[in-house]
Amino acid sequence: MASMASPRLPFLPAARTHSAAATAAAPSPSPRRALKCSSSTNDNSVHLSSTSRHRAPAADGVGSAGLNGLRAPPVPVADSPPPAYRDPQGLHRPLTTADLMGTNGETLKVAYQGFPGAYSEAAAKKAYPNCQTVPCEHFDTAFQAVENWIVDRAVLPLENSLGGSIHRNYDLLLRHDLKIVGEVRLAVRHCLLANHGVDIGNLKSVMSHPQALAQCENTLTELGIEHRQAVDDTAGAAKFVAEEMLQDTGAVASSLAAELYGLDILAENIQDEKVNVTRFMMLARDPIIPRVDKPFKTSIVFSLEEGPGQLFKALAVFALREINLTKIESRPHKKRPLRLADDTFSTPIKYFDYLFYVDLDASTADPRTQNAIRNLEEFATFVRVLGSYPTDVSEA
Ligand SMILES: O=C(O)C(=O)C[C@]1(C(=O)O)C=C[C@@H](O)C=C1
Repeated sequence: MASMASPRLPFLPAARTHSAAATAAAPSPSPRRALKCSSSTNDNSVHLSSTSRHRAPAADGVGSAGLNGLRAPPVPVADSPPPAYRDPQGLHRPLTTADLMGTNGETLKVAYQGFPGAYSEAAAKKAYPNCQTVPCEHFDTAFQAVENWIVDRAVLPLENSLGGSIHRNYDLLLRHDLKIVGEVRLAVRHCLLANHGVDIGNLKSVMSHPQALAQCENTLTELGIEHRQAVDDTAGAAKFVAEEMLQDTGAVASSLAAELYGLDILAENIQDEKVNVTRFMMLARDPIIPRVDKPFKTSIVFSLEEGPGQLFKALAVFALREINLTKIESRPHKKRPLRLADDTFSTPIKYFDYLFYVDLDASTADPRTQNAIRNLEEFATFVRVLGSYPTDVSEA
């Protein structure tokens, strides 16, 4: 049932060296540098917890979230109030002009993973025109940046029409307590970039994000480039090729990355299929108010008991109410990876246990969705609503 996607390739040491060279300066992250995770011991890194009101992230989303994803309220701390409409105890405080300024995205700070020129930055700007984009070293850094009030939103990739799902972000959705407040689809048109004077024939190797390499696999082979190097993001690959003045290595990245890092475009539209779309999620600390007067999606995650027909039964709660499903993805239940099967045989059998991520073509403001989720909760071992948000109906 669940969609199958090619796994992300392991990063090569080159990527690590490269990323380490581009750490951020605290306390105010420059949009040209990538934020690093708070777990880093590097003195140059932005220690997210020390620069802002810290709400400790759960050690693991499933375990600490409890049944149905309920969490304990954040612990109140006695420093200046956070720049949002609720105080830490959940009590309302008066709305200020500053609160209103973010509504069109003008003053919003939006985190994305990668360096300037990454597709994720373009997606962040499509989602929140005029926002201030904040590059982050890893997906996890972007989650933490929102949780710790360093930024207002994060825009992160979830799936690509050629490469499949970005599993890491599905897993992080459970580990963190952010809400999906929107989605944005972006047409991804890859270019082959190299330093001035380098021809395609000189290229022995190409560097890029694993998804981008996967999306261009056939074309790169046809161009005679055999070796691939996976790095953290496409723009980072372009930056590295330019900074190191590599003569035998190109980068797969956007035309904007070519412009930003001074590389030549040797070939355009090199993805294996003309239509190449990545779907990104927009993340915030608080959910938006769901509506029924325009197309909405709802993303949920659940786990089930072992046994015949369990998944069928789970999906039936939506089918019986004529709720369309637009996506289903299964991921290993990391907190409970194995479970014992029913004692039918003398030798105990252990099965993998899964979490199912499902997107519904409906809003949680719709009573059908509310009833379906209530019905699911009657027999599922865990259910959490990740967000209910407007469907992106724009051109990709
Ligand atoms: O490396 C980038 O430029 C990204 O924004 C990341 C990413 C991804 O994770 O899928 C985003 C869009 C493309 O599909 C390729 C790479």
